Amino acid sequence: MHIIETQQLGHTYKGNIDALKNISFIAPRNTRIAIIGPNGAGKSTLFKHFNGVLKPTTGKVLIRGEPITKENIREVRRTVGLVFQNPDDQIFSPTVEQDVAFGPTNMGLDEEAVKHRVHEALSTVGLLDYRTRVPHHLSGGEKKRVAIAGIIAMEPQVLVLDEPTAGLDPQGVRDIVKFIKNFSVQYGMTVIFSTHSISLVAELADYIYVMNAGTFVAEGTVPEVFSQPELLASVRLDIPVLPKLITSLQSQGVPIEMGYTYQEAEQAFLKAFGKMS
Ligand SMILES: Nc1ncnc2c1ncn2[C@@H]1O[C@H](COP(=O)(O)OP(=O)(O)OP(=O)(O)O)[C@@H](O)[C@H]1O
Repeated sequence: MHIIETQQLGHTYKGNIDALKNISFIAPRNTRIAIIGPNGAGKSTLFKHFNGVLKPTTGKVLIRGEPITKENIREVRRTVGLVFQNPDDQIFSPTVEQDVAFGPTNMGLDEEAVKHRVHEALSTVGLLDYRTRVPHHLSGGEKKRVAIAGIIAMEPQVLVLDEPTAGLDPQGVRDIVKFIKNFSVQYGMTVIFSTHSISLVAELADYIYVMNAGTFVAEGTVPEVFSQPELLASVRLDIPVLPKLITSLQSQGVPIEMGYTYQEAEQAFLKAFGKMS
């Protein structure tokens, strides 16, 4: 049984706006899934269905095989943690540590356990020194990190991150990338994320869904999706810069293997230029 599955999911907002049409999505356990698409493709709308923030207009959302109901919504939200695109939608406590403690406290954990979770989560996002600060006075990137900490403190089985690195500085991006990698590998958890940073997708995703105008237009592994530059361009997307450069060199007759991540590309260049066997 898949941890999240949608069957022919459709969502129509007021005003007859069809944001999702016939979406069939599967999230197996222990995978990192990227959802990419241009502005307005429907990514945030889809994410809000994963933990019952929105209700399907048509079709179904199943969490561990069960539809989301009033009775199981609390359990669903413990299983699937959603970090919204805009941290202001999520942060409401007077201090950073109270904000991060809110979820674990609500889950009924004792004070010691809550303290431990808050410490771990704030240290993961590099905000331990911000414990007593007022969240609404933080910068955009700091707020984003508080919002992420608030969800990871609940240790959900599935972490859904809507543009987790938007607005973060380069070290902030590195921290989140490291966290996403560790989170899925160490704890065997599923991470679903959207991003407009295409190089991040190559580094992090086991599987990619490409969305446009409320539907999936392609899906597959990193090589499968990024070997279709025309299709991606037709929906305002691009392939990462490293495979783009390698493709250009190949087309000029340079014998170099394809690489999608920094590490793969580095190996390909070293090999092509005789620095490695
Ligand atoms: N509350 C709402 N009421 C009406 N229309 C909405 C609402 N929220 C989103 N939409 C519309 O639904 C469509 C999908 O929006 P959504 O926010 O899911 O896209 P997205 O892929 O997350 O975009 P972005 O990359 O810009 O964040 C868009 O056309 C948007 O204008």
